[in-house]
Amino acid sequence: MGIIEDIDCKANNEKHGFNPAAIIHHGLGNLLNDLVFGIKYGKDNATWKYLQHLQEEGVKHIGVSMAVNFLPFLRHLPSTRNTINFLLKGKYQTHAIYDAIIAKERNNMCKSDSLGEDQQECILKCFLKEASKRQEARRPDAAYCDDIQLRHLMADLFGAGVDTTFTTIRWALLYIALYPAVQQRLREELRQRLAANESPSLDDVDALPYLRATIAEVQRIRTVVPVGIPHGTTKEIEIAGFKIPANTMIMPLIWAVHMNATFYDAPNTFKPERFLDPEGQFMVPSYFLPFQVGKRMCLGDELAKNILHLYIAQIVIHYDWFSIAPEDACSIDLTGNCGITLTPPDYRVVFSKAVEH
Ligand code: HEM
Repeated sequence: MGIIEDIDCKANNEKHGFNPAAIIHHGLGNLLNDLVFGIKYGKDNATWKYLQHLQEEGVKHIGVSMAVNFLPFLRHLPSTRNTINFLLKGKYQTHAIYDAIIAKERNNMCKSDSLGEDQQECILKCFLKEASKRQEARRPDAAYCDDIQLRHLMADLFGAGVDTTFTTIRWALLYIALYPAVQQRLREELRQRLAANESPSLDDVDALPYLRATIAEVQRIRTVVPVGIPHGTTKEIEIAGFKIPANTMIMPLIWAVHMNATFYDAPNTFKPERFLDPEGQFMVPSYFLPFQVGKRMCLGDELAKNILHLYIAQIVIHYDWFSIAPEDACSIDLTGNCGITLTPPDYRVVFSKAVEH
């Protein structure tokens, strides 16, 4: 069942609103599961429930690494030690689950020619195929394709791919629900292009500048990786007259750029129009950096944008209206909680359809 069917089903039973986070997490998680491992889990699958739980807890606690990076002695404090042990235990358990998935895939490869060229392949299959090609040719770079690399690659792609997109979609629904004029304009743009029960495709996105502008504005005003991912200098460099020695840790404060009034007027105001040019076309300024910049910038940026556009478009076009449940709306705090990602508070949404589409 897709996310719209799941939301519809819950909306019929809970007319006063519900938190759509679990439905979105399951949908997005399975999209990445399919891409990375070639697996789709059922909602009640115990392994899947456990992996989701680990991810939810992991992102809350991983912020500890920020403090320990700067003050390494903190790792000896009992509370920090406990958090690090929790994270390490989660890593070993995740790797044990991955090892079982890898073994099953290897077994399939031995039994059949399951890697035929015409088949749609997940990253796990591509990796195993490449590893065996390199081993057979006795290439020295076969060493880069061992199971240690594979486990970390899968964990990186799944971890970096799900949490960021999941958090951005939750912020987007919250802002769109709280700004009725934005929601109405989005729906009008979508319904001019598509029928109410039609699912948007990637071919539609170029023709939906206000959708793209709204998502960009959500990514700016609530940057989900606000302090970026730390980098290091390999040699001395100079930036704007400041000398930075070799081996210095650099924290790229994306938040500081996105909330800078020199670049964005009234930065605390939610204003999708700032990403539209005078002709109403979507435009991206060079100081918009949700995926960071340079050769180590997010490698999933295109996938992420596609997911965000399609998920949000699908929800907006399908409902005639959605708003935050009144009991939550009066107390909602948009500050967010900062772990490695900046997450929104929990909130319930009332989804409404004037007529059955
Ligand atoms: C809204 C969604 C996303 C945001 C805001 C985001 C943001 C970022 C940021 C800020 C970085 C750090 C880049 C750097 O160190 O210079 C990063 C790295 C990365 N992201 Fe994303 N990301 C998103 C979605 C995804 C998705 C969908 C995937 C893949 C499935 C992904 C995979 C990665 C990987 C593998 C890296 C490490 C790249 C490297 O170190 O070379 N991300 N992302």
